[in-house]
Amino acid sequence: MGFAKIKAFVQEYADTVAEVLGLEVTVLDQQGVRICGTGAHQQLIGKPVPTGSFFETILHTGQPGMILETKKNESECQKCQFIEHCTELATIGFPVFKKNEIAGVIGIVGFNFAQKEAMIHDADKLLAFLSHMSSLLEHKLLLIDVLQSRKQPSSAHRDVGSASDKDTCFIHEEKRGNPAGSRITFDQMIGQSRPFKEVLAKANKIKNSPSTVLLLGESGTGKELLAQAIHNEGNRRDQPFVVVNCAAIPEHLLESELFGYEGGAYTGAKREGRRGKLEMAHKGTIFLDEIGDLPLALQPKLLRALQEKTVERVGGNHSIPVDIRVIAATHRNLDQMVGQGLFRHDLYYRIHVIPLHMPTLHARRGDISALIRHFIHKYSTLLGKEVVGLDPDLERWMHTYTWPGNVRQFENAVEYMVNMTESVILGLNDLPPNLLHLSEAVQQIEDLPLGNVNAENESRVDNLLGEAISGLIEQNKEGLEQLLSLCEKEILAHYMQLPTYQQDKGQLARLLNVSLSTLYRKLDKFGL
Ligand SMILES: Nc1ncnc2c1ncn2[C@@H]1O[C@H](COP(=O)(O)OP(=O)(O)OP(=O)(O)O)[C@@H](O)[C@H]1O
Repeated sequence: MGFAKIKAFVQEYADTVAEVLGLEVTVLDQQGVRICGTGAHQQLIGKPVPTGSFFETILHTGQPGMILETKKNESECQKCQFIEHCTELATIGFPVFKKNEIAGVIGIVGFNFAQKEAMIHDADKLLAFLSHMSSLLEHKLLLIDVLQSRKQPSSAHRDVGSASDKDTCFIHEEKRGNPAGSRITFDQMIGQSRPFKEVLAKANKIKNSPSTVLLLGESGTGKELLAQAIHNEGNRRDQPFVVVNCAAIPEHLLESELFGYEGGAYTGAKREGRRGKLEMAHKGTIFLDEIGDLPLALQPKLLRALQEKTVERVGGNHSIPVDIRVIAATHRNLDQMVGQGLFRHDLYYRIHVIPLHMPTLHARRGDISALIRHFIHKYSTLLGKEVVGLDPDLERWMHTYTWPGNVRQFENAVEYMVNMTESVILGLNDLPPNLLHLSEAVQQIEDLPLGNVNAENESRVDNLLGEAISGLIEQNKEGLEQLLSLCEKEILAHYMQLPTYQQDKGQLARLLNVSLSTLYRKLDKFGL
């Protein structure tokens, strides 16, 4: 798969990384043969990893993973032939892909207690770091292929064009995608970060339980996806999964939507009546999305249905037994709503049995690389485009942006870029205009050819600033004060990237026409 040709580069890279991290680094090829290694692994270069080892599993599954506790207790280690002689105390491994195929594994290993402690402490950061290293190796492998095919003009090759000489991160075909129509499972939910895996582990524990689950978390964090996965993984998987969005249905229709109605219950009703969503979910799962938006007037009726496991249709006078599992979700603070009298406390306690908190995208930055790959693949396949990756500037930007709309906003941004790009590699220029930060806009304005002031450039400057300001307005939640503060932060962040001003704050204070103490105060305020 080409690792043989970049052996020297990989070893040098591993040595540097190992020195900086104070941990050992190793890389295996597709056959599980050690291509490079630092520390104790140096002597094992050229040899295959033991049968049944953790890294061999990663080669087979294509899933990253970590073992941070005493290895002999870990089930992953039980299969390993080398278990009795192993001196590794902690291991994190990440697959290396070449387009859609596994090309190897890159791993970080700790052999002493200090290294193990450091790995436990920084596990998520190390996983994110390995994901970058994996992208870099993939890039190198692809680059070797491109260069080789250029040497042999007769062989067909894909032109990666101007991006090929830049340090570009390519994607591989996502192995765990969610093909249209397929039933989402835990395995198809993208993410290996600790907070995300903790939620999945809890969800896995309760997948067969009849108890009510309450999914909490900001909008766009994947609550509905998780609800579907719990249902599909649980023992009700062959029964219906019925969704009711309590915020999307007008209040006067919600009652009949949930409970159904008897024939002739009201003008316009069907003669034979209709089952409600709770009845439709019989033997399966009802997903009550945005439960915090359920009108107060309907709350006692839902509580009764949940407690008595029966529903009474609108206009009806008898109870219909239902066997349903309830998963509810909300982005609202239900606790606070109960305190304010906006949500009934009895219903709250009835649904707050197994709360699961979905982390924000900001809290699971380690998953960003995997999500980028997943969505680029999803949309390039869907749109029939040949987008293969993104450049390092955009990748860095995607990691630092705060993503107030979480995975939904992230996914929409990638979808926009794949639609709009004319290149095979996405770059900062492809970002949706409303996401362009002021600092990037300033950078792009500075990159415009100086001394070439013409109408085209002027209108480009106007557009860039306009787009940047709309982006800031979109983030603004608290009015002009916060908006101005965001602008101030962006401007300072821009100047603080420049070495001249990093080294000479006095010069920056003069440029911005503020006192040095004001500048320091503001830098401190924004954590710059
Ligand atoms: N872990 C994930 N892996 C892949 N896609 C994800 C993941 N989490 C969320 N998504 C995608 O992000 C989008 C938003 O997810 P979802 O609708 O489940 O969020 P939500 O929390 O229910 O949002 P809301 O509260 O606004 O209803 C969907 O397109 C979903 O497929």
